[in-house]
Amino acid sequence: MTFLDETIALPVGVTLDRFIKRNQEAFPFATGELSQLLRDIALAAKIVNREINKAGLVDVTGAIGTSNIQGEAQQKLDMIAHIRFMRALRNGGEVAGIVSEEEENIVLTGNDEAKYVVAIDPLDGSSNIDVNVSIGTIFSIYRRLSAQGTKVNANDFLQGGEAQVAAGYVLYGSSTVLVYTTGHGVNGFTYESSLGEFFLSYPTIQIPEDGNLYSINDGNMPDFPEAILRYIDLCRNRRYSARYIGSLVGDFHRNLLKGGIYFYPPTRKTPQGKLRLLYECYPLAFIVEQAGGMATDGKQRLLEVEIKNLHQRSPLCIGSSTMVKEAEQVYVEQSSMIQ
Ligand SMILES: O=P(O)(O)OC[C@H]1O[C@](O)(COP(=O)(O)O)[C@@H](O)[C@@H]1O
Ligand SMILES: [Mg+2]
Ligand SMILES: [Mg+2]
Repeated sequence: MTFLDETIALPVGVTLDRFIKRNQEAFPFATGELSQLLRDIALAAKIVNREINKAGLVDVTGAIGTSNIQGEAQQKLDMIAHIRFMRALRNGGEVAGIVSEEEENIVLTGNDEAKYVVAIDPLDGSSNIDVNVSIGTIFSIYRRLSAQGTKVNANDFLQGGEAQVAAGYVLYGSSTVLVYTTGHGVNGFTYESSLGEFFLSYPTIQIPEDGNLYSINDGNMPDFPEAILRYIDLCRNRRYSARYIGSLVGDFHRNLLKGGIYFYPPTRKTPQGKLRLLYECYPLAFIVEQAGGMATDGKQRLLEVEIKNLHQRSPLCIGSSTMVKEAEQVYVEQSSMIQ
């Protein structure tokens, strides 16, 4: 029986802990650090989930008056999530350094002997925090390049999308779900808060090859490249359904389960695209490819887009392979018409 057959055979309801342990046993050279790191992320997600469930009450609502490196107003929950993940990853001992959307520079954890570094969007979909719409956390894990025992540096994070050893997200929605890959398929776990456990609920996720859902912020239409406008027309003519909640994790998760395509193209306000390569685009591209889908920046495979700085932005087109291929085709045709 292959590892995949065994995974499929696993009864739904296996705890995340047991799944991680089983995963580790499947790889004789695994030494347990990555497993512990995934557990630390799950622990922080449980704590953040508790805070999010209080959204609407005074102490977790609204902005704190500061802005992050991207010039975005930092919401209280952005910072609560940031602090909770920093603390869990520091105390867990498996992470030497962290890049977070909410910090300009690398956060050194003091675990200089640790093997891994993490890039994280602690709270994704910040504009939806105070209006009770699904929000999320996105993370990406790399094995460091610098020698253990030394301080990590930017090169440890600028290895490129294909160097990720694991990536995932947490969706805080009608239920709280943790979805991740370590390069051996994608699995999803639902949080059972009364037991304090994540249970396997989506084993070996495969995104449908095609779909009829498209996700894009219509309001930016006047800025979009001609090719995008043509592809959206095509979706409309086919009577596809537009679905856009304005939380990348929420829009991505829906399309991952149902089939669909999500775009965040360049706009006048964000000519490089709005989303961040290191802790938004790369991790979701790794997941979608592991689930049989595709991701591009409109020109090339997203995981091959070169990264030069920690908070670099990129256009993103991600989802079902048939739809992404078609969007790319429209793009190529459009570019050849311009030449
Ligand atoms: O409001 P817009 O321009 O459509 O942008 C929405 C996008 O921006 C984001 O909120 C950016 O992420 P953050 O909330 O982590 O900054 C995505 O979740 C979402 O898809
Ligand atoms: Mg985000
Ligand atoms: Mg964010």
